[in-house]
Amino acid sequence: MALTELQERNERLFYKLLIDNVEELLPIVYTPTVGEACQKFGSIFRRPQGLFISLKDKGKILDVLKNWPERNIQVIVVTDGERILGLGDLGCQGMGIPVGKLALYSALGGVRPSACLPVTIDVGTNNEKLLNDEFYIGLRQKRATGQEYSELLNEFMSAVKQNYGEKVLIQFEDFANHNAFELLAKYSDTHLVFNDDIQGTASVVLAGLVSAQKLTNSPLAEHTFLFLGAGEAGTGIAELIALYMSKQMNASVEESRKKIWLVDSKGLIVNSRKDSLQDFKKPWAHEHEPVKDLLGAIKAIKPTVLIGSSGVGRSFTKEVIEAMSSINERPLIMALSNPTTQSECTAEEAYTWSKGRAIFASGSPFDPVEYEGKVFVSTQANNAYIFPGFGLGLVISGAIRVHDDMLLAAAEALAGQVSKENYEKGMIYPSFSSIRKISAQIAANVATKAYELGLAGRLPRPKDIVKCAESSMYSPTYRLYR
Ligand SMILES: O=C([O-])CC(=O)C(=O)O
Ligand SMILES: [Mg+2]
Repeated sequence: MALTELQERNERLFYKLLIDNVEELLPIVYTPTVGEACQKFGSIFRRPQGLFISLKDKGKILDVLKNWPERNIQVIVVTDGERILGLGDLGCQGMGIPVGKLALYSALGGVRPSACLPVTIDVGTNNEKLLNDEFYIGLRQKRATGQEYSELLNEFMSAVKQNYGEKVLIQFEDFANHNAFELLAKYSDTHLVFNDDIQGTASVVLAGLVSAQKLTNSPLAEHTFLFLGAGEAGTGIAELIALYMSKQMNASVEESRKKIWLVDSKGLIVNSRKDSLQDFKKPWAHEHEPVKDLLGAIKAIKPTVLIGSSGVGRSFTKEVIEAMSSINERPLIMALSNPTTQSECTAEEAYTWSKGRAIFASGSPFDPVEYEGKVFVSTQANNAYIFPGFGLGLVISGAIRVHDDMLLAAAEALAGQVSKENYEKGMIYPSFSSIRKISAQIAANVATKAYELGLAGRLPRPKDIVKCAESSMYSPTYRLYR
């Protein structure tokens, strides 16, 4: 709340503080505290920091957009609040997420604050507690679905393009699975759209896996992957790993998928379940007898990498970590769900139960852990490493579409920033303290890819793209007038 007040009062000072103390303040502006802020948003609400667009604005969305005081918008982060982190449906109290993500766009990625627009689409909420909460600030009705929902979203998407042109980036954030996949598929041919939960998370996890090869001493293609959770993050990551492996091995994506297994709430995803699976899960149904839980799946599949993308806190039990450790010398374990309460396990659990052998990363931050006299520093496998630099790369190249190869390019840039000192501490990501340098590298890789693919609208191509990225980054300094 104090930081929000500062952001309103003296934006430049807010960003200066955030940039200079990024490791300390990230857990407040971002996960886990932003999750708590969303839960209590109605009670702590002072001013709308973004634009609320509700069902009542139908037919007038363009006018609503024109009410926003800034004209030159480059990045929009939009949510409908249905799946805020791993906390579920928080209705329009999800606004904390677009606000927080865009603060990172400016602080970590250097996109000008005035060019960032947080949007929350209010179509109601199915959260009974909020509907009965006198401080709830949104529409008091059940969520609109089907045609009513898609018409509102369609009007929004058209109005954005009409008002800001083709080069505005629209980042979808924390939509529920069905809408997230549908919106991305529907608008990726006509708009510059990016789903952070599917694509940003995929890119950051791939970067960690590429970088972890230095610790596991085995190439990615030799690994077997098991996911707990087959939603946006799980299937998004799985698909990008398969794409990466197929390029590395000169194999088909279908062939690469066979090394990747997913467990959802009904157990291992196998062929015999195919008819009842949602479309986005179908590519992951492989031939295997049914297995009903995670522990059974670990014993059957013998994965080298275990990834938690379930939103279910503490689902990596002692038995799960021990099973991974009995199969692998260095089990690679990622507990991605946010905020900390939803993390599949804590860093302490991962290191203690694996007797110090796990390579661990998590979506939300954990303090270093001491185990048998040794200090283990885990890192955050969070899309915050990727989306600010990714967005900057799109902005500086004037890209008009997002392409999967840009996600690979971003992952490679991030993996390339992990230092020897990081590895020595057991880290598979660089530390956030150098994030602006990292973002510039990611931006440069993404922009280069945009030019290569003919998707860049800003011509001619700059000679030195890293320099171009660095020099276009917003810095919170005061102007000298004399
Ligand atoms: O916000 C974060 O920390 C990462 C993310 O996108 C999510 O958990 O939905
Ligand atoms: Mg998210």
